Amino acid sequence: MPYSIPSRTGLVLLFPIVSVVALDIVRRLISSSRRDRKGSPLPPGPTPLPLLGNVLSLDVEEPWKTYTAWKATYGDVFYARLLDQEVILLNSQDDAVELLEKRSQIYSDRPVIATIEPYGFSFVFAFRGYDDYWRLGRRIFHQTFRADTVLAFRPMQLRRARQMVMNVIDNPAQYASHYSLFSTGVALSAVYDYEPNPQNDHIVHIIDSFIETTLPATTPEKAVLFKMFPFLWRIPDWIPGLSLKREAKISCEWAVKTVEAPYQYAQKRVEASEHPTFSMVSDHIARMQEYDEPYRSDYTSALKNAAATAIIGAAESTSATAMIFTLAMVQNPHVWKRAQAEIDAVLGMDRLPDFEDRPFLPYVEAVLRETQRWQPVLCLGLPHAASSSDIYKGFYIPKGATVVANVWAMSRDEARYPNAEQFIPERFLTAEGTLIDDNPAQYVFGFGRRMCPGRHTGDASVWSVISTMLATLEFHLAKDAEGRDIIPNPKYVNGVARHPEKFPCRISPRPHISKASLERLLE
Ligand code: HEM
Repeated sequence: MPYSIPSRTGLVLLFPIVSVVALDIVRRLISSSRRDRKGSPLPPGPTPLPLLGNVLSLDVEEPWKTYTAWKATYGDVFYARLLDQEVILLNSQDDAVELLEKRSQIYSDRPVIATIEPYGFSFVFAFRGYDDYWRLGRRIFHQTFRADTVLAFRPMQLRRARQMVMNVIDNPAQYASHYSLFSTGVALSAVYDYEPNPQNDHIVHIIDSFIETTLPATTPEKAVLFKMFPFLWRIPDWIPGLSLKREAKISCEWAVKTVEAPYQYAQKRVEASEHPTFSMVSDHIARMQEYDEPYRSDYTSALKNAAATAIIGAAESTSATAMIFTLAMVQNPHVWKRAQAEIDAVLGMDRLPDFEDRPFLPYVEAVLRETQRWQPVLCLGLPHAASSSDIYKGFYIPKGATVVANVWAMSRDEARYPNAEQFIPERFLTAEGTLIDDNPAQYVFGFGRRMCPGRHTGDASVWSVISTMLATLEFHLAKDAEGRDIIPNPKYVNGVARHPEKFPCRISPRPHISKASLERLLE
């Protein structure tokens, strides 16, 4: 998750109050050091500064890189302190499975993020503690998005992927917008049976506005600031740099619209049709008919929130992966050429990939795995929290510690992935070209009871996009005014999902593909 430092104005204003709060931190640290550790030491870790802990040593933009560098010194399981927050880093898949899955009764909580509630984010069950509210949201979610149910979405996902390719052929310069429309469109169809307009869609506008207003406000450093200095909420709005109440109010207004507007649309659509198209909302409106009030009202409220959570969870996840895939293809043309040879050999050139073809396209599968490994979209997953103290490998894990699976470190394990910085799909294949057991899906979707519940539909979206693009498009370097190649080296953006900024490239249809031939293939 992104970390950045608070503004200079904010720091100056905070200075007089820091000393008071510092005493509180000291008190908490002393009490934490006195806790019963059952004779076990904390895991090793970098030496913390008084009060600040290790916060100044972190790369604020890409903390996963600092944590991965620290792994070389402190090992797979280490301890860091960020101000008063104790953090346990799990840098190997085995340790993440041991704690987050095998001891999931202890490690399924989330740390308290002080900005979530004031900014209207509390409807998102992904940030809730391990409580009944989370359980109900997760159950509603699971009933629609479990492995067998999401098969119903596949035709829609393929149709949208093919439409996306047509949009790319029509207007390649806007490729990033076409990816976003695909990502949001699939989520809105699956959750609300809603078909967004390609431009100026009012529901998309509401969701984007909520994410844009809230995301910068819910960065971890702001959350830590508010957790430690709750009286910041009482500082008047007119003080420059601290217009928090106003910011939070606007965010809450967008949150209400995000929950209500698409739900009202879906509800009306269900009421107007005898056989509504399957979606998360239509499915649960049918299910709730068997319940009486007041349970039905509770169910409706939980459904609205779980539906909006699905939209936030799905936002950007596929479009970010498509951006990463495009960058990898532009930088490695031999990869898309080999994938196209496989697709042509298995399917011929007069049809597009379908899910039945998936087992017969191992190289395409290896490209998908390498895309997920090479640049994970959530480098630190989402943080878990320990709801009671524990002993692991002889080390003491304090109650309340934030427990983070460092996906970046797992993807950079040189013993498992030699030349890990390189994009090499072949690492997932045997010499005979069959897939090996190693699949990054085992760690990029998280662990245990909090593992991504949208992973089956997310995986199908990503496969639809990658296989359809490989079957129909070529990916070339852009040229500058003198005709020289432009080698892309984009910065990465940490939004809901991490992805490269839009970069110059030339995406064009393969010689046998045109908009007209695609339209024929879609008939
Ligand atoms: C395709 C790319 C995706 C990736 C890489 C991804 C990854 C993740 C990860 C790492 C977590 C945290 C897991 C943990 O705490 O251990 C998560 C949670 C979650 N994801 Fe995804 N996700 C993807 C797509 C989706 C989609 C399409 C949806 C919705 C349909 C979704 C909905 C959620 C929700 C609701 C949670 C919170 C679960 C909870 O707290 O119980 N995700 N995801």
